[in-house]
Amino acid sequence: MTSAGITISDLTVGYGGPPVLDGVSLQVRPGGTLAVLGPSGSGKTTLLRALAGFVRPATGRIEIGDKLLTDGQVLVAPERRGVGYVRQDGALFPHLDVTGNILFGLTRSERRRATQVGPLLELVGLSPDLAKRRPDELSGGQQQRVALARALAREPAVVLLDEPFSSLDTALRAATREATLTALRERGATTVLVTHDQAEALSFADQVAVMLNGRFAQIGSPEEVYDAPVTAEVGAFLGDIMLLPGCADGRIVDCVLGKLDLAEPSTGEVLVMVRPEQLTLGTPSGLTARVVSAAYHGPDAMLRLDLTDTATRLVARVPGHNAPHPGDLVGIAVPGPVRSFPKPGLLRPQHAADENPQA
Ligand SMILES: Nc1ncnc2c1ncn2[C@@H]1O[C@H](COP(=O)(O)OP(=O)(O)OP(=O)(O)O)[C@@H](O)[C@H]1O
Repeated sequence: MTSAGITISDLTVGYGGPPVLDGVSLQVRPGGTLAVLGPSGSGKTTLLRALAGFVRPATGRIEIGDKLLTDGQVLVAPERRGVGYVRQDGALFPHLDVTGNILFGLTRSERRRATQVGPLLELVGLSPDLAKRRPDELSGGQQQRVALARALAREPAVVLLDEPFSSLDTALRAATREATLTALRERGATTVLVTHDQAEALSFADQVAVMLNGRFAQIGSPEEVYDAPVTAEVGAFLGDIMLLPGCADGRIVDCVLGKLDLAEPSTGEVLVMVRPEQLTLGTPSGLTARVVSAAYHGPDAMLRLDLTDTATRLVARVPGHNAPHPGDLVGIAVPGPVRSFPKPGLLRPQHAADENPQA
């Protein structure tokens, strides 16, 4: 199978009312993995449906490799797009065994290519012994992997995954995700994964697109969108943040946590973004805070702290081992550079920062 990239230009899609996708553009390199992350109703599934050919865009172009799939005139049928689609529920046929499900709907020549169901099962991390089982004799994770094997049987250049792991429990989810990624990489398939799960998007993909209200707020590497979000809203969507008022002068910002280094220079009144893991705790000296509460999660713990001087509420993520306890007094430092956003017109802080009275 040859890899093919995806190019989407100025795509607008609606269902009769206002546009659900509003002029979105995107490029995925051949063999690349893109995760589309966004709140419920932001248009993620609609993007996949437009790529698969299940909805007719109002305007815009979609190309896979050098093949034009849609523009004002052209609309290539779903089965002629070279696109595999794996839905959240796997959607296996209950009356067919694993082999029947994988071979269902293939043309005669596709069927000839895919008669080796065993290797396809192995590719997605399943034993070929499962070939004769029916879906109700498989675990949820196994069903998802069969759905992936079915999508791969056509040797599609592009695979679309619509929250395929969300119904699985944590351990199964990680294992299925890993097996899926390995299988897709082995096939060189260009992949678009839709997910609600920030950690999943950051770990799965080499590019993350954050979709808010039918538009991409930011597209970048996992590190870019997490460490250098373009807005506080994107920053908060990717993980907990605190937003602290500050005054910037070039590469330094003065805020309740002292004078901190800025990753990008700025001037005047800003809101400083600090993620809970950016706070370093030590023995009390200099800037001190009292632990108000501690939520232990095993590998790490989330602490709520009040700065002793200003009673500013902070949130820190620290290693779970030997984490401080409520009532403890700790020293606080912020060693790394931080990001800031211009103060006017800023969005309300969310998640952890919701509890920050200073933000
Ligand atoms: N067939 C349809 N007819 C009319 N409106 C629709 C249809 N499908 C989706 N919508 C609307 O389009 C918007 C975007 O839906 P979409 O399913 O693309 O969002 P999403 O980001 O995938 O959401 P979720 O994460 O909840 O699955 C929603 O407001 C939804 O109600």
